[in-house]
Amino acid sequence: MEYWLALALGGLPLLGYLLWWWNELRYVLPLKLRDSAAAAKLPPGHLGFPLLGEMLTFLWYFKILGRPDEFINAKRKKYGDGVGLYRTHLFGSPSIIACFPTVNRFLFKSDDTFVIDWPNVDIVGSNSLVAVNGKAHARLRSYVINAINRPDALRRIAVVVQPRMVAALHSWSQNGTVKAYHETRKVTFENIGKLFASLEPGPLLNTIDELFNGLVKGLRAQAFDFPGSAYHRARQCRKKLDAIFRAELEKKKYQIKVGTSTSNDDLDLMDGLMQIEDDEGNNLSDQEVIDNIVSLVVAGYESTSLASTWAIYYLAKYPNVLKKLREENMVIIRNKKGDFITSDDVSNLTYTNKVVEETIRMANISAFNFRLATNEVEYKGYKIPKGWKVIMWTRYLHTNAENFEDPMCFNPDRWNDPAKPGTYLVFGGGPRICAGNMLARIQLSLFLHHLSTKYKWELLNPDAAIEYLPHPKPVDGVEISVSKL
Ligand code: HEM
Repeated sequence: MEYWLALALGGLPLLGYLLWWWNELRYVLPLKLRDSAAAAKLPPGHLGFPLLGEMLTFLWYFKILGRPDEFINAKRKKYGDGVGLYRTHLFGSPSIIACFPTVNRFLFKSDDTFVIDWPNVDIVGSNSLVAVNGKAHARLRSYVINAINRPDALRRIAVVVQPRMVAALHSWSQNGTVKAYHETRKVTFENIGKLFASLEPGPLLNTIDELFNGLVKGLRAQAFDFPGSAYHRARQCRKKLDAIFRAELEKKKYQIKVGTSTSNDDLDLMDGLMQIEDDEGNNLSDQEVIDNIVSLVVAGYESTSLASTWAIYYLAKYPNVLKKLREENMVIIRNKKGDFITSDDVSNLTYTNKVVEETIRMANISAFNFRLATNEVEYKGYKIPKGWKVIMWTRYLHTNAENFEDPMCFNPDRWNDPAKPGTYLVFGGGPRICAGNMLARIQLSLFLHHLSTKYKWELLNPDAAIEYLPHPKPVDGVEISVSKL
């Protein structure tokens, strides 16, 4: 008995101590032994327990305390600021966190060394823009940007998305009470269906929506391919989506062949991707078209829905902002004959555009961006080891009072002046900056135009807690009462 007690008192703390240093011994010690004392040092930090690393601490701040930024503040307090780099072990890999503007800009720009590395690339599509690197990325990117992010594409998109927005808002006011997150997802997906493949609301679009929900759940899941696993289900969904989009693609090819294809004004994203040629006159392959449709839905669906949801939330909390927004938008409808505005009108809505930036800054939809270091890199006396993950912690840039005065206050007027360099990376940066950033912005501006000029609304749970994973949103899904003005 005494033996067991002695073992428990002495052995367990020892075991705990060993486990706590396990990852440091495994990943950090070999680098220290390899390099001379004069070499660049690893950023400060601690890699934590085997496999788990610092995941429990991360979840503690993000899920239990609901104060995500304290995760970084605790590191700054413990290890000092340095250049805003910390070592850790998160999401299954030894990693370097970057949380200051200058180093984040450096990382985003160095896309040849810090590459995208999706865990389940077969699900997102290995030919898709979000998955490829280097030359293949530059080639695909010009196709996609032309199809969704250039002024002429935005002009067409503005015409297509407004009828569904107007109809959705009308139905919200008829219901009286809605969950904004649920409803913005519906209208966003209807617009995606129309914009991407000319699909109208109905059973096929509902099926596609369900398939995307299954697919997204498997994107970062462990790649265990057995019935019941998230990864397995995501693979099944992906196969079915491929079949649906391939059929749509064949339909379009047939229409081109027999000369019954749609006019240039009615082109959807699939048409655009099928027809665009590179400098050498080459088209995308069928699989490239499909992979990019799938990945663009993944990139644009949740992000656009969340941006609209947060706009509804903040405008309800800041009536003075809503008042100014409404005044600006009322002026524009007085001069309009029909219901809809154009993308040129949106460019002139200066206050509305500030509301859009402020909403996206505070929403922090994409809190981190992941990369893989393909080489060892030295940055201002610190080394980022080859093979480690790099986590650009952009959320912290946007919520840090050193970058934005009174950062938790929703204040569109802060955009009277541009943000300090490198502090506003909501859409990422460098050669991989969000390919749909203007599309996201214009959709939000158009939505705000129709919402603010015709409706009033109140939050039913103004003190609802915020959940931060997988993306920030109020836990009640922003339940509101809505009525016509
Ligand atoms: C408010 C809404 C949005 C936010 C906050 C957002 C945020 C981001 C961020 C942070 C990145 C960079 C990721 C990285 O560097 O790892 C990104 C990339 C991307 N986004 Fe968005 N996004 C939004 C809407 C959209 C929309 C509507 C689309 C298109 C339908 C889109 C398509 C893409 C694509 C294709 C990329 C990859 C670009 C590349 O690798 O070259 N995004 N987005």
